[in-house]
Amino acid sequence: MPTRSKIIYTFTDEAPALATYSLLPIVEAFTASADIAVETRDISLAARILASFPEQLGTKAIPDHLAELGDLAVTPEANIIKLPNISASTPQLQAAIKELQAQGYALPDYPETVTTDAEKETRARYDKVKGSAVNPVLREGNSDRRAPLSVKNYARKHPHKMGAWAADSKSHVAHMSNGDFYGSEKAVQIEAADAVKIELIAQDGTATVLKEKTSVEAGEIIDSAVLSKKALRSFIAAEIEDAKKQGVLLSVHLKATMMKVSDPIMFGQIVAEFYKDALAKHAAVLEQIGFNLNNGIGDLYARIKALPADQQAQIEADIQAVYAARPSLAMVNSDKGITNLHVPSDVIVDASMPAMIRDSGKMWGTDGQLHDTKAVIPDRCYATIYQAVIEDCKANGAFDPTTMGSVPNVGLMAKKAEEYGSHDKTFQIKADGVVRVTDSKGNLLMEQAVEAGDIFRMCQTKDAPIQDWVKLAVNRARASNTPAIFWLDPKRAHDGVVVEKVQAYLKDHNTDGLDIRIMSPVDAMKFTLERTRKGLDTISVTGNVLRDYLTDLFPIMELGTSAKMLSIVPLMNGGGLFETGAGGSAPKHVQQLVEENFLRWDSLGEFLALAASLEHLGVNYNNSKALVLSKTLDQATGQFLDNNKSPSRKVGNIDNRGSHFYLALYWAQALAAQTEDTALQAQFGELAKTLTANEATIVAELNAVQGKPVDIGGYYAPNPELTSKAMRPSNTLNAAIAKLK
Ligand SMILES: NC(=O)C1=CN([C@@H]2O[C@H](COP(=O)(O)OP(=O)(O)OC[C@H]3O[C@@H](n4cnc5c(N)ncnc54)[C@H](OP(=O)(O)O)[C@@H]3O)[C@@H](O)[C@H]2O)C=CC1
Ligand SMILES: O=C(O)CCC(=O)C(=O)O
Ligand SMILES: [Mg+2]
Repeated sequence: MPTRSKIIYTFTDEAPALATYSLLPIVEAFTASADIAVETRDISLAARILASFPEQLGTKAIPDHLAELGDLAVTPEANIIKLPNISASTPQLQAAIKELQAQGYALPDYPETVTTDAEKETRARYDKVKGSAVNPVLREGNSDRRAPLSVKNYARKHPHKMGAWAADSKSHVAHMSNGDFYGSEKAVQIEAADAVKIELIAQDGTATVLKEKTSVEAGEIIDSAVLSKKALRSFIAAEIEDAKKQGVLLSVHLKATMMKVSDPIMFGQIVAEFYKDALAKHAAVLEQIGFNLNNGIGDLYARIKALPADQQAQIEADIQAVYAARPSLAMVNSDKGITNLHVPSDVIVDASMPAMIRDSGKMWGTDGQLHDTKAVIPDRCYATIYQAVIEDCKANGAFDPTTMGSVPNVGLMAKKAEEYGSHDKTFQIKADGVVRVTDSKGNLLMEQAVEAGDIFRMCQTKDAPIQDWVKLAVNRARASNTPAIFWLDPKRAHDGVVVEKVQAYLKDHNTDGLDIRIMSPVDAMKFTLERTRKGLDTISVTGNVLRDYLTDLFPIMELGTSAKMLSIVPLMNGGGLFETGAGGSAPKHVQQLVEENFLRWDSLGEFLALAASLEHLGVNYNNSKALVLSKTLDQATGQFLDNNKSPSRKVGNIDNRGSHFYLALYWAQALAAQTEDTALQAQFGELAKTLTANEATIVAELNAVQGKPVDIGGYYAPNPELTSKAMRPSNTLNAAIAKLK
C-alpha cells in the first residue's frame, strides 16, 4: 500500500484544460491538508505529439504520460480523474503540429503521402496520436454513467430550454437499406486462445495480408462486417436529391474521431458525391495540391490558397455553383461559412444528434436560422434509435426536463470492446475479392465478399469484460431499484452471441425482484421513452457505441449537457477511473475565452468525479480524511446546485472561475462545520471565514476581467504562465488558497 495516497488528475485540452488552471490549485490545496497527493499527467494532444518524437526533440523531449497511465490503469492502485481530451482528426493533428513547430519544437511534418521508410515511421507515430487515442487506453473497465439525484433535482428546478417540436416536422434520419455494416455482420466465438489472420484474396487469387496476427482469447467474440462503397455512393446520391426535393437541410452525423479509420472514409465519400461536379472539373489540379476528400471540403479551401488567384476564384465559383444546385447544408458556423462537410471532427454524432433533437429537430442553415434537416447516418447498426426518438417527439412534443425520468447507462467498453477497438483491423479494400479471417491452423472463421473501395472491419469483444458488465448492470439495478434493459439486436450476429452470454452470466447473480430485460435497440428506445415521459427511470445496458450515444442523448435532454454526469469506470483490476461528464472538450468555449475572457465550461463533472475519487481512496486505503473530504465536497456540490452557482453563458455573470470560487467557499464551509475530523475542521475554519468575508470582492475581481480579449499564447499548447494568469485573476482568492497550502 502506498504510504501517501495519490490521485492522478489528467491535464487535457481546450476548455477542460483551461478550467484546470483555475480548479486544480484549489483541489491541490484542499487535498494536501489530508495528506493526499494530487499529481497531474499531461495527456493533451500537444503532449502526446511531443512524447512521440523523443529522438527529434532531444532536450525538449517529454515522457509518455499516456503510456504510464495505461500501465497504471491495470493496477489496483489506479485512481485517475480523466477530463475530456481532443480526439484529433487529421486537420486538427496537422494544426497542432504546426503550432508546436512554431513554438520551436523540431517536429517532422505530417507526411501526406508515404514512400520512404522514414516517412512510414513518422506517419505511424502520428496516426497513433490521431482519433480516440486516449480513452481506449485508460478504459480498463466498463462504465457506469448517471445523473446523481442532486443534479437531476437541479435540472428539474432550473430547466434548460428545449425547442418545441412540430408534429409535421420534416426532420428525419436517413440510413442505408443494404450494403452497410449492419447487413453484412458475421460473428464467431473463439474456443481456445489463438491468433487470427486477416487477408484479402483478390479475384485473381493473389493474397494480401491485411493483419498478420491478432491475439484472441477463449470465449471472446470476433465479428466482421463490410460497408460497400458503391452502395454508400448510390445511397448518398439519392438522399441529396431527396433533401433538395423536400426542402430540408442535409446533415451528416458520424464519429470520425472514435472510428478514426472507417468514418473519415465515409465522410470523404459523402463529400465526393455532394461536390462531384466541381471536383470532377478540377480533378487534376486538386490531386496536384494534395486535396484529401476524407479531411473535408475545408481541406480544399485551405489548399487552393497555394494556387494563383484566378484559378482559386474559378474553383470557388464552381463550388458556389454546387451550393446553388444542391440542397442547403447544415452549418457548423453560419457566420464563418463552415458547413457540415468542412471538417470530419466538427459534427460528432453522439453530441450532434442530441443537440438537434434538443433544438426542435432543427439545425442551422446558411441564413443563420434553424431548419428541418435530413440527418444522414449511413450504417443501420445504431441510426434507427435516433429515428425512434424523432418519431416520439413528433407524436408527443419535446421532452420536459422538469418531469422526465432519467436514463443511466451501464456500458461495455473494457479491453477496447466492439467497434471502438477496431481501428487496427479496419481496412479500405484495394481489389475485388474476399476477406478471410482464419485461425492459426488455417481454418476459415469468417469470410466477407468485398469490392475495391469497400471498408472491412473486424471487432473484438472479450469475455471477462462481458461478465464484468453483466455484474455491473445487476449491481446498478439493485442499488437504484430500477429496471435495466440490455439493448441488443437479435438481427446482428455479434449481438446474438452477446445475448447468449448475458443470459448465461445473469445466472451468476441474484436477480430476484429485479426487472432485467433484453430488447432490440429500437424497442428498448421506445420502451425507455414511454417510461421517461411518465417520469420513470430506466437503466440502459449497452455495448460500447450505444454507451457513447445514449450518455450524451439522455443527459442533453435531461440536463441540457452531458457535462453534469457522474461517470465512473470501476477498473477490472480494482482501481478507479473517474471520467468527468460524458461530453467533449467544447472547442467553442475556447474561442469565447479568447474573444471575451469568459469561460462557459461547467466543471460539475469534475466536482462529481473528484468526490467519487476521494471516496474510492477513503474506502480502499482506509483514509478517513479522504472520506471527510469526499462527503463535504458532496455537500458543497449540493449547495452549489441549490444556489445556482453554475457558470452562466454570457459576459456579466460568473463564469467557470466564479463557479470554482463558490465550490471552494462551500467546501471550506462544510469542512469547517463538520466535527468528524477536528484537525480538518480547524484547518479550514480560517479559509471558510476569509472566503465568506470576501465573497463580494472575489466575485468582483473575477468578473472584472470579462468582456475583453485575452491572449493565452496558443490553442493546442497554450502558454502555461499566460493561461494561469488569465484563469486566476482574483488576488484575494489566490492569496487565501496559498495560505492553506
Ligand atoms: N471523453 C472525452 O475525452 C471526449 C472527448 N470528445 C472530444 O471533444 C471534442 C469536441 O466534441 P463535440 O462532440 O463537439 O462535443 P462537446 O461536448 O465538446 O461540445 C458540444 C457542446 O456540449 C456542451 N458542453 C460540453 N461540455 C460542456 C461543459 N463542461 N460545460 C458546458 N457545456 C458543455 C456545449 O454545448 P452548448 O452549446 O449547449 O453549451 C458544447 O458546445 C472532440 O475533439 C471530441 O473528440 C468528445 C466526447 C468525449
Ligand atoms: O474518446 C473519444 O473520442 C470520445 C469518447 C466519448 O465520446 C465517450 O466516451 O462518450
Ligand atoms: Mg460520447
